[in-house]
Amino acid sequence: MLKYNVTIIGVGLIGGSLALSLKDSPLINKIIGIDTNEEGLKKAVSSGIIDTALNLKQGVSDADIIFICTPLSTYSTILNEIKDNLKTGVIVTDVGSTKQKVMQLYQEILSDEVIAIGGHPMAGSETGGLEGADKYLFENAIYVLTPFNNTDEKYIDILKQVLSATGAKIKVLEPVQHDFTVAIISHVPHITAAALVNLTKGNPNDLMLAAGGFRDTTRIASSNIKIWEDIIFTNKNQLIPALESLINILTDYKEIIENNQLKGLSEYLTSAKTIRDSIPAIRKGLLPSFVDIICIVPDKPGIIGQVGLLLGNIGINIVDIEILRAREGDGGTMRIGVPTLKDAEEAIKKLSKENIKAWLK
Ligand SMILES: NC(=O)c1ccc[n+]([C@@H]2O[C@H](COP(=O)([O-])OP(=O)(O)OC[C@H]3O[C@@H](n4cnc5c(N)ncnc54)[C@H](O)[C@@H]3O)[C@@H](O)[C@H]2O)c1
Ligand SMILES: O=C(O)C(=O)C[C@]1(C(=O)O)C=C[C@@H](O)C=C1
Repeated sequence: MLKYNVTIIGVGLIGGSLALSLKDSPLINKIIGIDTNEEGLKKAVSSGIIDTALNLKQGVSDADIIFICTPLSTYSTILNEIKDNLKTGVIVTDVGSTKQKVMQLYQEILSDEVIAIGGHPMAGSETGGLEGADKYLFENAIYVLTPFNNTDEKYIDILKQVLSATGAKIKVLEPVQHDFTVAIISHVPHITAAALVNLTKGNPNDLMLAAGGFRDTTRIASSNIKIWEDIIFTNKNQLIPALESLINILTDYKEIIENNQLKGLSEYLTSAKTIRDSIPAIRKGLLPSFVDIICIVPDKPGIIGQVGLLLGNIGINIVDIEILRAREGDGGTMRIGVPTLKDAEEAIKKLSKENIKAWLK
């Protein structure tokens, strides 16, 4: 079996997560890490996330596959620095959140002997840097690849095989289609989350009342600023029309409310609810691979283990679990994902018998 030397440039949240998910793959020979943050790089070696840390030019020279995982604004400098140190037939890919500008850089800077394939895993976190790295970050997530139209399928297949260790679902898209879509489902939501936080002006009297609604709609406003400045400016052409559409919708809402149009309001809210509810779960990859139940558990040590054991004893496998609310001294609400509807119904029966209130989500 062929084994590949992988080099990751930028061992932060995404690069570190990639290294963790690839490191035990039988297709990987070694993982070399490159980063301007020397401290972080040392930690990545000492904790076994990468095999070796090298400088940019040395680190790419023996690579079969290079993943660029740095902020988008660094790509041009990095590509210019590495272009003369690459092996013939090396695959250069990246994880950048926008794709048209990146593909343009590949075209302009790299020689024909290098196989450039754009990439973008649709998973992330507001916790940036190596501390946020997670071996399972890409599991069940969509991972977009944007090869050039004339890229030999053989190389796309190699990259797909290597990425299979991440557990992500690969989807090949045209860069323009990718950028249009992410403007709507990622970039406008990000700006909106930031705007919602801006709206509070940090007023402690308002923030004091902030609860689930505010938290759920603004989590991503805590993300890495540099990463997002780059994303926003490299997708300006797709983002501005998408923002204009959002502004028009908000203006509609304002006018509907001003004019007391209950029917108009109901239509807008119903349409949003219908669309949102039709998405089985807004989580990695939007894949409805399990059924959720909600249960209320007493606040006592070991309760999560006990629930696991109760379901385990009747042969039900928990495939996803989340604590939605924990109330000190009272109880908490948990979401538990099980493989099938039948499992969910049996789980509810079992938990109810044990006086744990549970229902289908
Ligand atoms: N954060 C997300 O949710 C997310 C999700 C998908 C894709 N992305 C994309 O992934 C890329 C990285 O984002 P991240 O969230 O992992 O950021 P990060 O800040 O966690 O990691 C970036 C790493 O690159 C290093 N770095 C910066 N400039 C460098 C340079 N010139 N040479 C070498 N190393 C350098 C930093 O020290 C850091 O370790 C971005 O292009 C972003 O668009 C981010
Ligand atoms: O879940 C998060 O924290 C993210 O911000 C992830 C998210 C997104 O879904 O918008 C953000 C940017 C990336 O390019 C891909 C995914």
